[in-house]
Parts: sequence; C-alpha cells; structure tokens
Amino acid sequence: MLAQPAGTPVEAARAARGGPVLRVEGATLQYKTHRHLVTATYRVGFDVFAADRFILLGPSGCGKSTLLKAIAGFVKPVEGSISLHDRVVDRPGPDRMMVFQEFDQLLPWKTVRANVAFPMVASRKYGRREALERADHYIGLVNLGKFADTYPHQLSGGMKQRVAIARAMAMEPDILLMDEPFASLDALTRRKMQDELLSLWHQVRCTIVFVTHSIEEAILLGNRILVLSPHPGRVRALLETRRGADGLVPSEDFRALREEIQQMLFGENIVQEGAGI
Ligand SMILES: Nc1ncnc2c1ncn2[C@@H]1O[C@H](COP(=O)(O)OP(=O)(O)OP(=O)(O)O)[C@@H](O)[C@H]1O
Repeated sequence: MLAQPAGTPVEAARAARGGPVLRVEGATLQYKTHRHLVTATYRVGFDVFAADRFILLGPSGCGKSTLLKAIAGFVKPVEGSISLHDRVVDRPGPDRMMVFQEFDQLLPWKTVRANVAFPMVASRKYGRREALERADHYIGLVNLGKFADTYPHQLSGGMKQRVAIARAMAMEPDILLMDEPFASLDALTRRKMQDELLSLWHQVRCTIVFVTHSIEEAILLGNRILVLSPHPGRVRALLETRRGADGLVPSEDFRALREEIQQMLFGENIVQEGAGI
C-alpha cells in the first residue's frame, strides 16, 4: 500500500514518542466582510509531530493559506481550536515563523546577514553578536555564504527565497510555516529549491507545515499529506509517503500516489470529461 491512512502503526509509534507539536481540532475558519461571510475551512482537524514535513494540499480557494494564517495566530477559529505544545494559539509569536511566496518579504535596506539576524534581535531571542553568528551559519546552510553582505535587490528570486528560509530557520521555531514558497519560481529553480529544502531538512530536522496546490510537490517534499476538499476546505484524507533508503519516494509509488490524490481531488470531473491523467 502506498499511502497509509491516519491511525496506522506508524502514527501510533509517533504518538508514543510524545504528543503532537501542533494540534488542529475541528477548526472552522471564516472571514466576515460587511457584505459576506466566507467559510474558508470547515471542521478541519489534524496533528503535526516533531520533524514532520506536513503538507496542506488542495485546490485554489480551499483554505490552505487561511489555515496557515490561523496556525500563525492571525486568524482565530470560530469553532474548534489550534494548539502548539498544548497551549492554545491566540496570537502570532516567534515560535512560529512563516515563509511566503512573494519575493519582497525581505527588508530591502538591510543586507542578507542583517535580514537573517533581524528577527533574532527584534524578538530578543538572541543578543546581536550571537544573532549575527547564527545568521552566518544559516546563510551557509542555504549556500549563500558569498552573498551575506549583498542587498535583496542584488539577488535572484530563488536566492531571496533561500534568505527567507534561512531567516525563518535561524529562529529555530517550534514550527516552520511555508506558504507556497516556490510557486513564483521558474520550473527549474523550483525543482532545485525543493531538493535543497529536503537536504536542509535532513540537516536541521525542523517541523514544517508546507502549503501547496501541486500534487507532485506534495509527494516530493512531504512525509504526511493532508488532502483538502474544494471550498470550503474539509479533510478528504491524511496520507503518508513511503520513502526508500535514498529518502525519495520510488517512482512507481510516486505515480500511483499521484493518481490516488488526483482521483480524490478531481475524480468526478475526470469521469465526466473523460479526461486522462
Ligand atoms: N481576507 C479575506 N477576506 C475575505 N475572504 C477571504 C480572505 N482571504 C481569503 N478569503 C477567502 O477564503 C477562502 C480560502 O482562501 P485561501 O486563500 O485560504 O485559499 P487557498 O487554498 O490558500 O487558495 P490559493 O491556493 O488560491 O492560495 C477563499 O474563498 C477566499 O476567497
């Protein structure tokens, strides 16, 4: 079997090692405008464990970004709850760092080193000297050592995303929230960044929640994939990827899992339109 539903022995073993880092329980998330009430997700629940690369996957508008914003503490559930290490999330905090899709998330007037050090100093998690040392370490991990003294406008899109990732990881947050960080990159750079993220994760073993609407990206990066239904997002399935000794999903398994998820998300359309996969 390629994908394992929640509640498997793997899950049980993980739970036995300790409780979840993040628990989302029956979370309904809404936006109220003066004219409309938009339900982004409906009673969504899942657990994220230490060192998970947990993927939120679903079609556009199913509430993936809203879920991430709620975990970050920017949106409060109208029903259900979100807790980090058993503490209810009710505001943003340095224990949750976010990386966005946009290239303009860096401070343009600061160098790469100063950008990476900034949250460590601003949050008072580290003194200035230690923050700069840590910044250099993480800049090295994302292979930008030679660019520590340059400014964001001197970097390519992929390099800016690497800086944003280094900045978030350097804070050693309980959880790293990534909202389609590679979606604005060209296909080749995106593929390279996915490999780099995996290799970074093997060095750092941080806990990641990663939003994408790309099935391939989800399988490539995630060890667990939460598939959400179209708007409003509900949990359709929680799948686990099985990896070989090289850390990759074998190509046969990859294809089969991709089909399984495609059926889950678009099965009815495929039958109606007679379209191939
Ligand atoms: N600030 C907002 N005010 C009102 N409605 C919003 C707001 N932000 C998002 N929505 C709505 O909430 C729903 C979920 O949006 P969200 O951005 O979370 O989806 P998504 O799955 O991340 O989509 P995409 O993949 O296109 O980014 C959509 O119907 C969207 O229009």
